[in-house]
Amino acid sequence: MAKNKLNKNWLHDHINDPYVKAAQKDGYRARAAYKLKEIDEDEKLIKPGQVIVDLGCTPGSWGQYTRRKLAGKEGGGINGTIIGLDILPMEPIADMHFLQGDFREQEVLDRLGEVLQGRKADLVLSDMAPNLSGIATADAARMEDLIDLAIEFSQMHLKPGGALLVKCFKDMGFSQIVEKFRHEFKTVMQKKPKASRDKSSEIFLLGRGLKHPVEKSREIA
Ligand SMILES: C[S@@+](CC[C@H](N)C(=O)[O-])C[C@H]1O[C@@H](n2cnc3c(N)ncnc32)[C@H](O)[C@@H]1O
Repeated sequence: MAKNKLNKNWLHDHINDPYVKAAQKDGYRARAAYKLKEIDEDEKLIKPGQVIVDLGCTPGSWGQYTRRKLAGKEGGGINGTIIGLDILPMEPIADMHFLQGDFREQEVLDRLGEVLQGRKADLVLSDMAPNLSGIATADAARMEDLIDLAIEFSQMHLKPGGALLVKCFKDMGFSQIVEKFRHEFKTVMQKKPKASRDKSSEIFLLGRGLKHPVEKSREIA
Protein backbone atom coordinates (compact mmCIF):
# COMPACT_ATOMS: atom_id res chain seq x y z
CA MET A 1 0.00 0.00 0.00
CA ALA A 2 1.30 3.49 -0.82
CA LYS A 3 2.69 5.48 2.14
CA ASN A 4 0.10 8.27 1.72
CA LYS A 5 -2.77 5.78 1.90
CA LEU A 6 -1.26 4.15 5.01
CA ASN A 7 -1.01 7.58 6.68
CA LYS A 8 -4.61 8.41 5.74
CA ASN A 9 -5.83 5.07 7.15
CA TRP A 10 -3.90 5.67 10.36
CA LEU A 11 -5.36 9.19 10.68
CA HIS A 12 -8.88 7.88 10.05
CA ASP A 13 -8.46 5.12 12.71
CA HIS A 14 -6.91 7.61 15.14
CA ILE A 15 -9.67 10.24 14.80
CA ASN A 16 -12.39 7.59 15.21
CA ASP A 17 -10.69 5.76 18.05
CA PRO A 18 -12.97 5.85 21.14
CA TYR A 19 -9.95 6.07 23.46
CA VAL A 20 -8.58 9.11 21.60
CA LYS A 21 -11.98 10.78 21.99
CA ALA A 22 -12.18 9.78 25.67
CA ALA A 23 -8.65 11.12 26.30
CA GLN A 24 -9.63 14.49 24.80
CA LYS A 25 -12.76 14.60 26.96
CA ASP A 26 -11.02 13.48 30.17
CA GLY A 27 -7.98 15.72 29.65
CA TYR A 28 -5.41 12.94 29.24
CA ARG A 29 -2.34 13.61 27.13
CA ALA A 30 -2.50 10.18 25.50
CA ARG A 31 -4.95 7.30 25.02
CA ALA A 32 -2.40 5.13 26.86
CA ALA A 33 -3.98 6.33 30.12
CA TYR A 34 -6.82 3.85 29.56
CA LYS A 35 -4.43 0.90 29.37
CA LEU A 36 -3.13 1.65 32.86
CA LYS A 37 -6.64 2.51 34.09
CA GLU A 38 -8.07 -0.85 33.03
CA ILE A 39 -5.17 -2.83 34.49
CA ASP A 40 -5.36 -0.80 37.70
CA GLU A 41 -9.12 -1.29 38.01
CA ASP A 42 -8.69 -5.06 37.53
CA GLU A 43 -5.68 -5.47 39.79
CA LYS A 44 -6.06 -2.65 42.35
CA LEU A 45 -2.47 -1.54 41.89
CA ILE A 46 -2.56 2.17 42.76
CA LYS A 47 -3.50 3.26 46.28
CA PRO A 48 -3.07 6.48 48.27
CA GLY A 49 0.19 6.74 50.19
CA GLN A 50 2.22 4.73 47.70
CA VAL A 51 5.60 5.47 46.13
CA ILE A 52 5.26 4.94 42.37
CA VAL A 53 7.98 5.05 39.70
CA ASP A 54 6.83 5.66 36.10
CA LEU A 55 9.56 4.68 33.60
CA GLY A 56 9.15 6.11 30.09
CA CYS A 57 6.54 8.56 31.35
CA THR A 58 6.37 11.15 28.50
CA PRO A 59 3.97 12.65 27.42
CA GLY A 60 2.49 11.90 30.86
CA SER A 61 -0.91 10.22 30.64
CA TRP A 62 0.04 7.43 33.09
CA GLY A 63 1.37 10.14 35.43
CA GLN A 64 -1.91 12.07 35.10
CA TYR A 65 -3.96 8.95 35.85
CA THR A 66 -1.73 8.03 38.80
CA ARG A 67 -1.87 11.58 40.14
CA ARG A 68 -5.67 11.56 40.00
CA LYS A 69 -5.70 8.29 41.98
CA LEU A 70 -3.44 9.76 44.69
CA ALA A 71 -5.13 13.18 44.81
CA GLY A 72 -6.92 14.32 47.94
CA LYS A 73 -9.39 17.18 48.03
CA GLU A 74 -9.79 19.52 45.04
CA GLY A 75 -6.78 21.87 44.86
CA GLY A 76 -4.80 19.92 47.47
CA GLY A 77 -1.63 17.92 46.87
CA ILE A 78 -1.32 14.18 46.62
CA ASN A 79 -1.03 11.47 49.22
CA GLY A 80 1.97 9.60 47.92
CA THR A 81 4.96 10.06 45.62
CA ILE A 82 5.16 9.80 41.84
CA ILE A 83 8.55 9.81 40.14
CA GLY A 84 8.64 9.83 36.34
CA LEU A 85 11.63 9.29 34.06
CA ASP A 86 12.01 9.70 30.31
CA ILE A 87 14.69 10.43 27.72
CA LEU A 88 12.36 13.08 26.34
CA PRO A 89 11.21 16.18 28.21
CA MET A 90 7.73 16.16 29.75
CA GLU A 91 5.36 19.04 30.36
CA PRO A 92 5.14 19.22 34.17
CA ILE A 93 2.39 17.44 36.13
CA ALA A 94 1.65 18.93 39.54
CA ASP A 95 3.21 16.97 42.43
CA MET A 96 5.03 14.57 40.08
CA HIS A 97 8.86 14.51 40.19
CA PHE A 98 10.30 14.28 36.72
CA LEU A 99 13.81 13.24 35.69
CA GLN A 100 15.02 13.49 32.13
CA GLY A 101 17.53 10.85 31.11
CA ASP A 102 18.18 7.44 29.62
CA PHE A 103 17.20 4.59 31.95
CA ARG A 104 20.11 2.53 30.56
CA GLU A 105 22.68 4.94 32.02
CA GLN A 106 24.12 4.43 35.49
CA GLU A 107 24.22 8.19 36.18
CA VAL A 108 20.46 8.37 35.54
CA LEU A 109 19.81 5.37 37.82
CA ASP A 110 21.87 7.12 40.50
CA ARG A 111 19.73 10.28 40.16
CA LEU A 112 16.59 8.15 40.43
CA GLY A 113 18.02 6.55 43.57
CA GLU A 114 18.67 10.02 45.02
CA VAL A 115 15.05 11.09 44.47
CA LEU A 116 13.87 7.90 46.18
CA GLN A 117 16.07 8.81 49.20
CA GLY A 118 16.22 5.20 50.37
CA ARG A 119 12.44 4.73 50.16
CA LYS A 120 11.26 1.55 48.48
CA ALA A 121 8.59 1.79 45.78
CA ASP A 122 5.21 0.08 45.97
CA LEU A 123 4.84 0.03 42.22
CA VAL A 124 7.18 0.35 39.23
CA LEU A 125 5.53 1.02 35.88
CA SER A 126 7.33 0.79 32.56
CA ASP A 127 5.74 1.80 29.27
CA MET A 128 9.22 2.14 27.71
CA ALA A 129 9.90 0.83 24.23
CA PRO A 130 13.09 1.24 22.19
CA ASN A 131 13.22 3.12 18.90
CA LEU A 132 12.62 0.36 16.37
CA SER A 133 15.27 -0.37 13.74
CA GLY A 134 13.10 -2.83 11.77
CA ILE A 135 15.69 -5.57 12.35
CA ALA A 136 13.69 -8.07 14.39
CA THR A 137 16.55 -9.62 16.40
CA ALA A 138 18.08 -6.23 17.25
CA ASP A 139 14.70 -4.79 18.30
CA ALA A 140 13.92 -7.85 20.46
CA ALA A 141 17.34 -7.53 22.13
CA ARG A 142 16.77 -3.82 22.90
CA MET A 143 13.33 -4.55 24.35
CA GLU A 144 14.71 -7.36 26.50
CA ASP A 145 17.52 -5.12 27.66
CA LEU A 146 15.09 -2.42 28.86
CA ILE A 147 12.95 -5.02 30.65
CA ASP A 148 15.99 -6.67 32.27
CA LEU A 149 16.97 -3.26 33.62
CA ALA A 150 13.43 -2.65 34.91
CA ILE A 151 13.58 -6.02 36.72
CA GLU A 152 17.01 -5.22 38.21
CA PHE A 153 15.78 -1.79 39.27
CA SER A 154 12.76 -3.42 40.92
CA GLN A 155 14.93 -5.91 42.80
CA MET A 156 16.77 -2.99 44.35
CA HIS A 157 14.02 -0.43 44.78
CA LEU A 158 10.69 -2.28 45.14
CA LYS A 159 9.18 -3.28 48.45
CA PRO A 160 9.28 -7.10 48.72
CA GLY A 161 5.49 -7.19 48.26
CA GLY A 162 5.49 -4.55 45.49
CA ALA A 163 4.57 -4.86 41.82
CA LEU A 164 6.24 -4.27 38.46
CA LEU A 165 4.11 -3.62 35.37
CA VAL A 166 5.98 -3.57 32.04
CA LYS A 167 5.00 -3.19 28.43
CA CYS A 168 6.21 -6.02 26.18
CA PHE A 169 5.59 -7.14 22.61
CA LYS A 170 4.67 -10.73 21.84
CA ASP A 171 7.01 -10.72 18.83
CA MET A 172 10.01 -9.35 20.76
CA GLY A 173 11.59 -12.03 22.92
CA PHE A 174 8.36 -12.43 24.90
CA SER A 175 8.78 -16.03 26.09
CA GLN A 176 12.26 -15.27 27.54
CA ILE A 177 10.86 -12.19 29.28
CA VAL A 178 8.01 -14.23 30.81
CA GLU A 179 10.58 -16.79 32.03
CA LYS A 180 12.59 -14.02 33.71
CA PHE A 181 9.44 -12.63 35.35
CA ARG A 182 8.55 -16.11 36.66
CA HIS A 183 12.07 -16.42 38.07
CA GLU A 184 11.89 -13.07 39.86
CA PHE A 185 8.23 -12.69 40.94
CA LYS A 186 5.91 -14.86 42.99
CA THR A 187 2.94 -14.21 40.71
CA VAL A 188 3.03 -13.22 37.04
CA MET A 189 0.06 -12.17 34.92
CA GLN A 190 -0.33 -11.20 31.28
CA LYS A 191 -2.67 -8.26 30.67
CA LYS A 192 -4.01 -7.08 27.30
CA PRO A 193 -6.23 -4.09 28.08
CA LYS A 194 -8.96 -3.17 25.59
CA ALA A 195 -7.22 0.13 24.81
CA SER A 196 -4.23 -1.86 23.50
CA ARG A 197 -5.01 -2.27 19.81
CA ASP A 198 -5.88 -5.82 18.69
CA LYS A 199 -3.53 -5.60 15.73
CA SER A 200 -0.61 -4.66 18.00
CA SER A 201 1.42 -7.43 19.63
CA GLU A 202 1.66 -5.19 22.72
CA ILE A 203 0.96 -6.94 26.01
CA PHE A 204 1.68 -6.03 29.63
CA LEU A 205 3.34 -8.26 32.20
CA LEU A 206 2.54 -7.79 35.86
CA GLY A 207 4.85 -9.32 38.45
CA ARG A 208 3.98 -9.20 42.15
CA GLY A 209 6.06 -10.13 45.17
CA LEU A 210 9.83 -10.27 44.66
CA LYS A 211 11.45 -13.67 45.03
CA HIS A 212 14.98 -12.24 45.28
CA PRO A 213 14.88 -8.66 46.61
CA VAL A 214 18.30 -7.00 46.95
CA GLU A 215 18.60 -5.39 50.37
CA LYS A 216 21.44 -2.96 49.69
CA SER A 217 22.12 -0.92 46.59
CA ARG A 218 24.51 -2.48 44.14
CA GLU A 219 25.90 -1.42 40.81
CA ILE A 220 23.86 -2.21 37.72
CA ALA A 221 26.34 -3.59 35.15
C1 LIG B 1 4.71 4.87 24.83
S1 LIG B 1 5.66 6.17 25.48
C2 LIG B 1 5.06 6.29 27.13
C3 LIG B 1 3.69 6.91 27.26
C4 LIG B 1 3.35 7.21 28.69
N1 LIG B 1 3.16 5.99 29.47
C5 LIG B 1 2.08 8.02 28.79
O1 LIG B 1 1.09 7.48 29.29
O2 LIG B 1 2.06 9.18 28.40
C6 LIG B 1 7.22 5.42 25.74
C7 LIG B 1 8.25 6.35 26.32
O3 LIG B 1 9.40 5.60 26.70
C8 LIG B 1 10.52 6.45 26.57
N2 LIG B 1 11.76 5.66 26.58
C9 LIG B 1 12.14 4.72 25.69
N3 LIG B 1 13.36 4.25 26.01
C10 LIG B 1 13.75 4.91 27.13
C11 LIG B 1 14.92 4.87 27.94
N4 LIG B 1 15.96 4.08 27.63
N5 LIG B 1 15.00 5.68 29.02
C12 LIG B 1 13.96 6.51 29.32
N6 LIG B 1 12.83 6.60 28.60
C13 LIG B 1 12.72 5.81 27.51
C14 LIG B 1 10.27 7.18 25.26
O4 LIG B 1 11.01 8.38 25.19
C15 LIG B 1 8.75 7.40 25.31
O5 LIG B 1 8.43 8.69 25.79
